[in-house]
Amino acid sequence: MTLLEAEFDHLQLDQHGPIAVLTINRPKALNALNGDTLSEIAQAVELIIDEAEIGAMIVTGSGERAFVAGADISELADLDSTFAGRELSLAGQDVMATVANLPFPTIAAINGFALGGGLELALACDVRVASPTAKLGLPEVGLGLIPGFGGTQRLPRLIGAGRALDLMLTGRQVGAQEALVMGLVNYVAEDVLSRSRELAQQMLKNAPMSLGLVKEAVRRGLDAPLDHALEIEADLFGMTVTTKDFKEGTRAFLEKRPASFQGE
Ligand SMILES: C/C=C/C(=O)SCCNC(=O)CCNC(=O)[C@H](O)C(C)(C)COP(=O)(O)OP(=O)(O)OC[C@H]1O[C@@H](n2cnc3c(N)ncnc32)[C@H](O)[C@@H]1OP(=O)(O)O
Repeated sequence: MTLLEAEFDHLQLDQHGPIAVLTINRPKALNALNGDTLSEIAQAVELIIDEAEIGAMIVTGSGERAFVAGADISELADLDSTFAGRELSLAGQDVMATVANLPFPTIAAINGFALGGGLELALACDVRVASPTAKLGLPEVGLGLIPGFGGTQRLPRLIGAGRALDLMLTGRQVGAQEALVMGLVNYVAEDVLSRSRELAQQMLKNAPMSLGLVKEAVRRGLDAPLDHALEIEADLFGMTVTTKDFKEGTRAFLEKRPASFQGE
C-alpha cells in the first residue's frame, strides 16, 4: 500500500513530494490518543519509512483547537491493574520511540492544545513549531497519573530538569511564547503548517544521510557519558566521509555551485 492509498479511522496521511504530513484526526475529542489512534500512528510511520521518496515528516492535529489533548481519558479511566497501566505506558512509549527513531527530520506543527500524551508526541519529534494560541503542558498529576509516554524523560532532556519538574509538578499549561523562551518549542508561527513545510524544505536541501546520522549522534550521545558520546560522533563522522554525498557536497562548495545530493 502506498501513502496515498492508505486509509485510517483516526488519522489522515498526505504526501507533498518528499514531505509526509500525518494529521491526528479526532477533532471532537480534541484529537485525544485512544489505543486505536496510537496503533494507527505506528502503522502510518511504517508506511512512511517504506516510501523511499519521503525525507521528512510533519505531525499535526485536525481542526482549529488542538494538536493532541492527551491520551484518551475515557480509556485511561478503565485501567485497574498495575500490569495494565504498565502495558499501556510501554505501548505508548513504543509508538513515541518509533517516531523519535525515524532516520529523517520530523516536525510537530502544534496548532493548539498539546497536553499529556500530545506533548509527548511533540517531544518525540525533532523540532516543534507552535501557533501563537497553542497551550502546552503535562497535566497528568491532576488526574492521579504521571506522564507515561516518555514525558518524564524527554522533557528534562530537552529543557532541563528544573523547568521540566516545574511543568510536571504544577501540571500548568504554558502558552507559545513561554514555551519558546524555555526551549520547549523552536518557533512560533501564525501558520504552523506552512512554517513547518518551509523548515522541512530547508532541511531537505542537505545530504539525507547526514540528517539521519546527526539524529543518531544526538540520540545515542544523550544517553552516554561524554567520552563515549564523542566516540559515537567520531564513528558516525567517519561514515559520512565515505558517502557520495560528501564528495558531492565538498566538490560543489569548491566549484561554487549548489550541491545535488542523491542520498548515497
Ligand atoms: C500517558 C498519557 C497520559 C495523558 O495524556 S492523560 C491526559 C492529559 N490531558 C489532559 O488532561 C487534557 C484533558 N482535556 C482538557 O483538559 C480540556 O479538554 C482542554 C483544556 C484541552 C479543553 O477544554 P475545553 O475547551 O473546555 O473543551 P472540552 O469540552 O473539555 O473538550 C472537548 C471534547 O474533547 C474531549 N477531550 C478533551 N481532551 C480529552 C482527552 N484527553 N481524552 C478524552 N477526551 C478528551 C472532551 O471530553 C470533550 O468531549 P465532549 O464534547 O464529548 O464532552
